[in-house]
Amino acid sequence: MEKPDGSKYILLTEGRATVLYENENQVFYNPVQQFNRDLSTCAIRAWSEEYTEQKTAAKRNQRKKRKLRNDKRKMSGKENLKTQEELEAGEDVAPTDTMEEVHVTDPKTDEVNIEASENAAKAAQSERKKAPFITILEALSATGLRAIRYGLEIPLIKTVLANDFSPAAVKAIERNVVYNDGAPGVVVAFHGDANAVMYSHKTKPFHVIDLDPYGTAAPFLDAAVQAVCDGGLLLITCTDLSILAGTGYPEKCFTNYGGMTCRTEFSHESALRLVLSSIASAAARYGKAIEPLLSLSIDFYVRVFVRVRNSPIQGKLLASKTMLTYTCSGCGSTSYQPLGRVSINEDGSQKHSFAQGPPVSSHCEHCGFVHHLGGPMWAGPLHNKDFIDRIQKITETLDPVIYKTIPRIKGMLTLAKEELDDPFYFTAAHVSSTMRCSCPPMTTMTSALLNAGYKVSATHAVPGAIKTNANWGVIWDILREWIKTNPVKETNIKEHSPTKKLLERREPSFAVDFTMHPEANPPSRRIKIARYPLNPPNWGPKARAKGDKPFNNHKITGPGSEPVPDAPNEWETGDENGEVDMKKQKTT
Ligand SMILES: C[S@@+](CC[C@H](N)C(=O)[O-])C[C@H]1O[C@@H](n2cnc3c(N)ncnc32)[C@H](O)[C@@H]1O
Ligand SMILES: [Zn+2]
Repeated sequence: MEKPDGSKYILLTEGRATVLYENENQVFYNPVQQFNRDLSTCAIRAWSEEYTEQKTAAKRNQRKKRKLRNDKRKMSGKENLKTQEELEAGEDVAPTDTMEEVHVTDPKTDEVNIEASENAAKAAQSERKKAPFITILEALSATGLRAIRYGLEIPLIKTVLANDFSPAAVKAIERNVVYNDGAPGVVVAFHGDANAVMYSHKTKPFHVIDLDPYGTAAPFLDAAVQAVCDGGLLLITCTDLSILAGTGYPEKCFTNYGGMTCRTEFSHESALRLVLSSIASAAARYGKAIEPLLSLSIDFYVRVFVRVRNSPIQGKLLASKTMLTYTCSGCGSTSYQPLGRVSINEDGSQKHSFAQGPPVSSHCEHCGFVHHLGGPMWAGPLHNKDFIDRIQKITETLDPVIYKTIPRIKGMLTLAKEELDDPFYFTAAHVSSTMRCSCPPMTTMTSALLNAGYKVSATHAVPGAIKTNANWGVIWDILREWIKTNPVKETNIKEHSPTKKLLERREPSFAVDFTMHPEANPPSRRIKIARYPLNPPNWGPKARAKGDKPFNNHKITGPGSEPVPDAPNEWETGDENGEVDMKKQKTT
């Protein structure tokens, strides 16, 4: 296909979509993000399966309750009166268990024909099953590639609104929708500010909202939590890892996410927890609660998949699911404490109270150095293992020629599913360098922890790291036992150093046993999967497209095309907002 000036577009095929690409100065496209788009497609499919099942179960329950009420009313002679709840009940997902309600009667005898009823019910059922209902907003769409892929690859999609504030992007989306047969009618290009679009949908929320901005998603969270339906899915990318996981901008991290970054080796997990906490507090303000379904640190960004429910009661658990972290500036030992406490009363209700703390004194009990405060951040689980199972099943059905990143998806999901819910991780390399001793093999560390009755797992975020529910005292005890047979050169230890102090307490508080434990190797290490694949060529974030000028002179007509006069500052993001300091990124 030719451009208006006669030159040719570049054809880019990804998944089931092919887009016409002008050049990178006009509209943003980063091929490295195919992993993100492939995974997101699978995640929306998994969410949609679960959502449909839950809605169907809820409707079945509703019907049962209604039947019970009707029976009672019949007995009391008030059968024609409807309750307010019944009047307000709205249809969303077509119920899939309508068999018992479909009756075909013989007009002569007025008798119910069982066989015909069942056939009609089955037909209605499969017809209804097929009825598309999912509405998706891709709020920051660029070429529309992601939105078109959603439209073409995910069953039961009713609409995908592909929005961008750049006129060049909207033109590209419109062109690409037409180019991809099947996308028109489902994928709709829209010219608007992401927040304006979301706020205008508060009363007609989307099932799914995807935020894939340059840098931080923070400016869009308030609108997103309000514009997603009860039980809906948010897919959120943040690429500002220099802020979330680096040590250079703690104050910026606080302004963006309401929490301080951690100066530690587990900063990629704390980045995830900071983003989740920010979404959770935005949601809680509106009586909503989040459930992280999958939270991943990938290449140069984080991506979280979060279910949002309208539930003021669950929302109130936020304080007890939010924590502060105390990380020792000398040895890296970390403790954390939730901000709130919750207990369950006998009648099942929640009792909220003040947490007690701090869990540490002003100086580290292991090395005597001061603590750095991190957070507040999300303290709950990062993933829902059933959700990961669903995605894994879906990946088994996909064509690897079309979904090129399946091996990587499988590897990362296997690791994520294995992860302990306990926060954070450490590496044997880091703790042994603090002790100035040789590095014990990972399985020696994990065996010692398992033999002492603690749990261990790997993490998807960093190769070679260990998650455990053991506290840092246990970890240092294991190291102290290790150096009995792998001695430290005392002359290497500086006076007043953390190491000096760590070595002072020579005898471990428990009998450390390094015997190889059968589970010392995590299951994912025992099977053939791509656990931590090397970074792809051209790895990294891409510069923003030069055509991304909101509402420049180009005129686009239609709803939402009006310029929004007071553009928020985030449109002119400074360097620290969007650019990633590559030196500080993990290179694994
Ligand atoms: C990183 S790109 C999106 C890439 C796309 N999601 C993909 O998968 O290829 C970010 C896009 O957001 C658009 N954008 C930035 N701020 C916006 C805003 N406030 N409202 C709407 N679009 C915005 C930019 O024009 C740009 O096209
Ligand atoms: Zn310390």
